[in-house]
Amino acid sequence: MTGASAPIEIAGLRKVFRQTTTGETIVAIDQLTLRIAPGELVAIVGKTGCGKSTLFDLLIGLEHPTSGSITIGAKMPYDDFNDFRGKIATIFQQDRLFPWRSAIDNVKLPLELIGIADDVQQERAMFWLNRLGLANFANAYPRELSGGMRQRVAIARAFAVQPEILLADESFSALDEVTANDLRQTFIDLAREFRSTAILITHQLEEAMSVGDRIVVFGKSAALLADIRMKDWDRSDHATLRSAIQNTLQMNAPDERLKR
Ligand SMILES: Nc1ncnc2c1ncn2[C@@H]1O[C@H](COP(=O)(O)OP(=O)(O)OP(=O)(O)O)[C@@H](O)[C@H]1O
Repeated sequence: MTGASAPIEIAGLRKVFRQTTTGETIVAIDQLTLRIAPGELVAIVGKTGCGKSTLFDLLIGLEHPTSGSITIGAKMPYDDFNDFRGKIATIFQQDRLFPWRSAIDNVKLPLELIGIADDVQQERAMFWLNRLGLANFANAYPRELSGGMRQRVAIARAFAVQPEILLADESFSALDEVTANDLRQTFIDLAREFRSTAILITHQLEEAMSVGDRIVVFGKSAALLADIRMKDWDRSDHATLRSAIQNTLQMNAPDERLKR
């Protein structure tokens, strides 16, 4: 696997929804401009309804922007959907495994869809189940696995397509704390090892701070309230950082202490 080669360029992105029942207009994302470098690990934090999931839907090409653009290597995920097959993988809060398929068959599914040869599918799926500590559970069905194990299968499935970009939407929040910490670390280690660009949506500040390179704080309509490089903050400053982000989220305005 070569890792991500192109940055994600988000320019003046705007997404407006019209509610079918009330006719009300909702600005989910308003003029977002953001660049994410190849191989960067970014956590997005923001209050509920600030547009995080809408951004993911645009990134995976499920939605079109109202205006503005997302460009990855000169292509746009919503216009060039087929070019992004196997290049962007998502891990959701729920594992979304197919109950009638065994663990290995769940991992193979996206490989089938992108036309990978059968023997390569088998080899790659086993490699990833092994990396996630599930080699002995390849033939188990989701109902036979714990929540943490099922989420491991989902992570194996995401990495197996060798994506350039990994999107994790609250992927660890349905798990107990010990399992969540363990899986989060596994995810981060693998994303670094395979040089994927990774974006994690999280409501939990501790999770955002443990992820790595960068924390992006969204206000209402994905307003960019703060863009924090973790390397600018010593461990001894983390309590201040935590409190400044909390304040930013609460006030829906950047905290002075974040300006560096
Ligand atoms: N398909 C849709 N139709 C109408 N409104 C929508 C649609 N999708 C999202 N919205 C609205 O856009 C806004 C942003 O929603 P979004 O799901 O992106 O927020 P979020 O930050 O992911 O929230 P949460 O943290 O609760 O998942 C919300 O007000 C939501 O109700």
